[in-house]
Amino acid sequence: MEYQVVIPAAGQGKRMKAGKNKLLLELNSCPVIIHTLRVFDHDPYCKGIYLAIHPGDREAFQRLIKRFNIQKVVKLVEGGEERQHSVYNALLEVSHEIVLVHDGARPFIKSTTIHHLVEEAKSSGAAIAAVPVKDTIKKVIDGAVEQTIERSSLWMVQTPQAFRVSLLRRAHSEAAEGGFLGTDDASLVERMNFGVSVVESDYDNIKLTTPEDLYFAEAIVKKQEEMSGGN
Ligand SMILES: Nc1ccn([C@@H]2O[C@H](COP(=O)(O)OP(=O)(O)OP(=O)(O)O)[C@@H](O)[C@H]2O)c(=O)n1
Ligand SMILES: C[C@](O)(CO)[C@H](O)COP(=O)(O)O
Repeated sequence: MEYQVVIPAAGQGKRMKAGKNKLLLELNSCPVIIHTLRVFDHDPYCKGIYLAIHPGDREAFQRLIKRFNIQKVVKLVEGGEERQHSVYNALLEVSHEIVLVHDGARPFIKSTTIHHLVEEAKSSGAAIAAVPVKDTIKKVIDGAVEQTIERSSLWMVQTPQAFRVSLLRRAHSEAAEGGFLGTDDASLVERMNFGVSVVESDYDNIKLTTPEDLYFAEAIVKKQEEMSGGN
Protein backbone atom coordinates (compact mmCIF):
# COMPACT_ATOMS: atom_id res chain seq x y z
CA MET A 1 0.00 0.00 0.00
CA GLU A 2 3.06 2.28 0.13
CA TYR A 3 3.50 5.15 -2.35
CA GLN A 4 5.01 8.57 -2.94
CA VAL A 5 3.01 11.58 -4.07
CA VAL A 6 3.67 14.43 -6.49
CA ILE A 7 1.67 17.54 -5.62
CA PRO A 8 1.56 20.17 -8.38
CA ALA A 9 1.30 23.53 -6.58
CA ALA A 10 2.98 25.89 -9.06
CA GLY A 11 -0.08 27.44 -10.68
CA GLN A 12 -1.00 31.13 -10.77
CA GLY A 13 -4.61 30.71 -9.70
CA LYS A 14 -5.80 33.07 -12.47
CA ARG A 15 -9.42 31.85 -12.34
CA MET A 16 -9.52 32.34 -8.54
CA LYS A 17 -8.73 36.05 -9.05
CA ALA A 18 -7.03 36.17 -5.63
CA GLY A 19 -3.95 38.06 -6.84
CA LYS A 20 -1.72 35.30 -5.45
CA ASN A 21 -1.30 31.53 -5.50
CA LYS A 22 -4.72 30.24 -4.42
CA LEU A 23 -3.01 27.50 -2.40
CA LEU A 24 -1.83 30.20 0.02
CA LEU A 25 -5.42 31.30 0.74
CA GLU A 26 -6.73 30.17 4.14
CA LEU A 27 -9.61 27.86 4.98
CA ASN A 28 -10.50 28.00 8.69
CA SER A 29 -7.15 29.76 9.42
CA CYS A 30 -5.10 27.09 7.63
CA PRO A 31 -3.65 27.54 4.11
CA VAL A 32 -5.20 25.38 1.39
CA ILE A 33 -1.86 23.68 0.65
CA ILE A 34 -1.47 22.68 4.32
CA HIS A 35 -4.91 21.04 4.32
CA THR A 36 -3.78 19.01 1.29
CA LEU A 37 -0.28 18.21 2.61
CA ARG A 38 -1.60 17.05 6.01
CA VAL A 39 -3.63 14.22 4.44
CA PHE A 40 -0.45 12.69 3.02
CA ASP A 41 1.82 13.70 5.91
CA HIS A 42 -0.47 11.84 8.34
CA ASP A 43 -0.78 8.74 6.11
CA PRO A 44 1.67 6.03 7.29
CA TYR A 45 1.71 4.56 3.76
CA CYS A 46 2.94 7.81 2.23
CA LYS A 47 6.75 7.53 1.84
CA GLY A 48 7.46 11.00 0.53
CA ILE A 49 5.93 14.17 -0.92
CA TYR A 50 7.37 16.02 -3.92
CA LEU A 51 5.92 19.52 -4.18
CA ALA A 52 6.17 21.36 -7.51
CA ILE A 53 6.20 25.09 -6.79
CA HIS A 54 6.72 28.42 -8.53
CA PRO A 55 10.17 29.78 -7.60
CA GLY A 56 8.51 32.95 -6.32
CA ASP A 57 6.56 30.90 -3.76
CA ARG A 58 9.57 28.97 -2.40
CA GLU A 59 10.02 31.01 0.76
CA ALA A 60 6.29 31.09 1.51
CA PHE A 61 5.98 27.31 1.15
CA GLN A 62 9.15 26.68 3.18
CA ARG A 63 7.78 28.87 5.98
CA LEU A 64 4.41 27.08 5.98
CA ILE A 65 5.97 23.60 5.94
CA LYS A 66 8.05 24.58 8.98
CA ARG A 67 5.21 26.37 10.80
CA PHE A 68 2.77 23.48 10.36
CA ASN A 69 5.43 20.81 10.96
CA ILE A 70 4.92 18.92 7.70
CA GLN A 71 7.45 16.09 7.90
CA LYS A 72 7.31 14.17 4.63
CA VAL A 73 8.17 16.80 1.99
CA VAL A 74 11.24 15.32 0.32
CA LYS A 75 11.84 18.12 -2.18
CA LEU A 76 10.42 21.38 -3.45
CA VAL A 77 10.74 21.02 -7.23
CA GLU A 78 10.55 23.91 -9.68
CA GLY A 79 7.20 23.92 -11.49
CA GLY A 80 6.78 24.55 -15.20
CA GLU A 81 4.64 26.69 -17.50
CA GLU A 82 1.87 24.07 -17.57
CA ARG A 83 0.62 21.66 -14.91
CA GLN A 84 1.97 18.76 -17.03
CA HIS A 85 5.49 20.26 -16.94
CA SER A 86 5.32 20.74 -13.17
CA VAL A 87 4.30 17.12 -12.69
CA TYR A 88 7.03 15.84 -15.01
CA ASN A 89 9.74 17.84 -13.20
CA ALA A 90 8.69 16.31 -9.88
CA LEU A 91 8.21 12.84 -11.38
CA LEU A 92 11.91 12.71 -12.27
CA GLU A 93 12.73 12.91 -8.54
CA VAL A 94 10.32 10.19 -7.31
CA SER A 95 11.98 7.05 -5.88
CA HIS A 96 9.06 4.67 -5.33
CA GLU A 97 7.33 2.14 -7.61
CA ILE A 98 3.85 3.61 -7.08
CA VAL A 99 3.33 7.35 -7.53
CA LEU A 100 0.20 9.42 -6.98
CA VAL A 101 -0.29 12.79 -8.62
CA HIS A 102 -2.64 15.00 -6.60
CA ASP A 103 -3.57 18.64 -7.19
CA GLY A 104 -2.55 20.93 -4.35
CA ALA A 105 -5.91 22.61 -5.03
CA ARG A 106 -7.86 19.54 -3.86
CA PRO A 107 -7.58 19.72 -0.03
CA PHE A 108 -10.43 17.32 0.79
CA ILE A 109 -9.09 14.02 -0.50
CA LYS A 110 -9.79 11.06 1.80
CA SER A 111 -7.14 8.48 2.73
CA THR A 112 -9.60 5.67 1.95
CA THR A 113 -9.71 6.84 -1.68
CA ILE A 114 -5.91 7.16 -1.74
CA HIS A 115 -5.42 3.59 -0.50
CA HIS A 116 -8.00 2.21 -2.96
CA LEU A 117 -6.16 3.97 -5.82
CA VAL A 118 -2.76 2.64 -4.71
CA GLU A 119 -4.04 -0.94 -4.59
CA GLU A 120 -5.67 -0.56 -8.00
CA ALA A 121 -2.53 0.96 -9.55
CA LYS A 122 -0.40 -1.86 -8.14
CA SER A 123 -2.50 -4.39 -10.03
CA SER A 124 -3.46 -2.50 -13.20
CA GLY A 125 -0.72 0.12 -13.51
CA ALA A 126 -3.00 3.15 -13.65
CA ALA A 127 -6.04 4.27 -11.62
CA ILE A 128 -7.86 7.58 -11.25
CA ALA A 129 -10.41 9.07 -8.87
CA ALA A 130 -13.72 10.16 -10.36
CA VAL A 131 -17.40 10.69 -9.62
CA PRO A 132 -20.44 10.19 -11.88
CA VAL A 133 -21.62 13.30 -13.71
CA LYS A 134 -24.76 14.84 -12.15
CA ASP A 135 -25.63 17.43 -14.82
CA THR A 136 -26.55 16.93 -18.45
CA ILE A 137 -23.46 17.54 -20.63
CA LYS A 138 -23.77 18.97 -24.12
CA LYS A 139 -21.18 19.76 -26.77
CA VAL A 140 -21.60 23.43 -27.73
CA ILE A 141 -20.14 25.07 -30.83
CA ASP A 142 -20.50 28.83 -31.44
CA GLY A 143 -23.16 29.17 -28.74
CA ALA A 144 -25.36 26.40 -30.09
CA VAL A 145 -25.87 22.82 -28.98
CA GLU A 146 -24.02 20.43 -31.25
CA GLN A 147 -24.71 17.22 -29.29
CA THR A 148 -26.10 15.98 -26.01
CA ILE A 149 -23.70 13.38 -24.62
CA GLU A 150 -25.32 10.32 -23.10
CA ARG A 151 -24.81 10.80 -19.35
CA SER A 152 -24.77 7.24 -17.99
CA SER A 153 -21.12 6.66 -18.98
CA LEU A 154 -19.79 10.13 -18.11
CA TRP A 155 -17.60 10.71 -15.04
CA MET A 156 -16.03 13.87 -13.61
CA VAL A 157 -12.36 13.02 -13.22
CA GLN A 158 -10.41 14.22 -10.18
CA THR A 159 -7.04 13.54 -8.61
CA PRO A 160 -5.30 11.57 -7.09
CA GLN A 161 -4.25 9.67 -10.15
CA ALA A 162 -2.08 6.66 -9.31
CA PHE A 163 0.43 4.94 -11.55
CA ARG A 164 3.37 2.60 -11.71
CA VAL A 165 6.11 5.24 -11.91
CA SER A 166 7.83 3.65 -14.93
CA LEU A 167 4.58 3.87 -16.91
CA LEU A 168 3.92 7.50 -16.02
CA ARG A 169 7.49 8.56 -16.76
CA ARG A 170 7.23 6.92 -20.21
CA ALA A 171 3.86 8.57 -20.81
CA HIS A 172 5.20 12.03 -19.95
CA SER A 173 8.30 11.49 -22.06
CA GLU A 174 6.25 10.37 -25.09
CA ALA A 175 3.83 13.28 -24.64
CA ALA A 176 6.74 15.74 -24.50
CA GLU A 177 8.28 14.22 -27.63
CA GLY A 178 4.92 14.39 -29.39
CA GLY A 179 4.13 17.91 -28.21
CA PHE A 180 0.95 16.64 -26.53
CA LEU A 181 -0.50 18.64 -23.64
CA GLY A 182 -3.16 16.90 -21.58
CA THR A 183 -5.33 18.31 -18.79
CA ASP A 184 -4.63 15.30 -16.62
CA ASP A 185 -1.90 12.67 -16.33
CA ALA A 186 -4.16 9.75 -17.23
CA SER A 187 -4.68 11.22 -20.72
CA LEU A 188 -0.96 10.78 -21.36
CA VAL A 189 -1.23 7.10 -20.45
CA GLU A 190 -4.44 6.66 -22.48
CA ARG A 191 -2.73 7.95 -25.64
CA MET A 192 -0.32 5.02 -25.24
CA ASN A 193 -3.40 2.76 -25.48
CA PHE A 194 -2.84 1.67 -21.87
CA GLY A 195 -5.98 0.94 -19.82
CA VAL A 196 -6.81 3.24 -16.89
CA SER A 197 -9.01 2.02 -14.01
CA VAL A 198 -11.54 4.30 -12.30
CA VAL A 199 -12.05 4.43 -8.52
CA GLU A 200 -15.23 6.14 -7.33
CA SER A 201 -14.33 9.12 -5.15
CA ASP A 202 -16.39 11.75 -3.30
CA TYR A 203 -18.17 14.85 -4.49
CA ASP A 204 -16.38 16.63 -1.57
CA ASN A 205 -13.06 16.17 -3.41
CA ILE A 206 -13.46 19.50 -5.20
CA LYS A 207 -10.72 21.45 -6.92
CA LEU A 208 -10.56 25.06 -5.71
CA THR A 209 -10.63 26.87 -9.05
CA THR A 210 -13.02 29.86 -9.01
CA PRO A 211 -14.09 32.13 -6.12
CA GLU A 212 -17.38 30.25 -5.60
CA ASP A 213 -15.39 27.13 -4.74
CA LEU A 214 -14.21 28.86 -1.55
CA TYR A 215 -17.78 28.92 -0.25
CA PHE A 216 -18.14 25.19 -0.85
CA ALA A 217 -14.73 24.66 0.76
CA GLU A 218 -15.67 26.58 3.92
CA ALA A 219 -18.83 24.42 4.20
CA ILE A 220 -16.84 21.20 3.77
CA VAL A 221 -14.30 22.28 6.42
CA LYS A 222 -17.19 23.11 8.78
CA LYS A 223 -18.75 19.69 8.16
CA GLN A 224 -15.37 18.00 8.82
CA GLU A 225 -15.01 19.99 12.07
CA GLU A 226 -18.50 18.95 13.24
CA MET A 227 -17.85 15.29 12.32
CA SER A 228 -14.55 15.29 14.25
CA GLY A 229 -16.14 16.93 17.28
CA GLY A 230 -14.24 20.17 16.76
CA ASN A 231 -10.74 18.63 17.21
N1 LIG B 1 1.91 25.38 -14.33
C1 LIG B 1 1.16 24.81 -13.36
C2 LIG B 1 -0.27 24.96 -13.34
C3 LIG B 1 -1.00 24.38 -12.32
N2 LIG B 1 -0.32 23.69 -11.35
C4 LIG B 1 -1.06 23.09 -10.24
O1 LIG B 1 -1.97 22.13 -10.75
C5 LIG B 1 -3.15 22.09 -9.92
C6 LIG B 1 -4.40 22.19 -10.79
O2 LIG B 1 -4.27 23.33 -11.58
P1 LIG B 1 -5.35 24.55 -11.57
O3 LIG B 1 -6.46 24.27 -10.62
O4 LIG B 1 -5.65 24.90 -12.97
O5 LIG B 1 -4.46 25.73 -10.91
P2 LIG B 1 -3.97 27.06 -11.62
O6 LIG B 1 -3.24 26.72 -12.86
O7 LIG B 1 -3.24 27.81 -10.56
O8 LIG B 1 -5.34 27.79 -11.95
P3 LIG B 1 -5.59 28.80 -13.18
O9 LIG B 1 -5.68 27.92 -14.40
O10 LIG B 1 -6.92 29.41 -12.80
O11 LIG B 1 -4.45 29.77 -13.20
C7 LIG B 1 -3.04 23.24 -8.92
O12 LIG B 1 -2.73 22.73 -7.63
C8 LIG B 1 -1.92 24.10 -9.48
O13 LIG B 1 -1.17 24.74 -8.45
C9 LIG B 1 1.07 23.53 -11.38
O14 LIG B 1 1.66 22.89 -10.48
N3 LIG B 1 1.78 24.10 -12.38
C1 LIG C 1 -6.17 17.02 -13.19
C2 LIG C 1 -7.56 17.54 -13.00
O1 LIG C 1 -7.74 18.01 -11.67
C3 LIG C 1 -8.56 16.44 -13.26
O2 LIG C 1 -9.87 16.95 -13.22
C4 LIG C 1 -7.87 18.73 -13.94
O3 LIG C 1 -7.80 18.33 -15.28
C5 LIG C 1 -6.90 19.88 -13.71
O4 LIG C 1 -7.29 20.94 -14.57
P1 LIG C 1 -6.63 22.37 -14.33
O5 LIG C 1 -7.24 23.29 -15.35
O6 LIG C 1 -5.14 22.18 -14.52
O7 LIG C 1 -6.98 22.74 -12.93
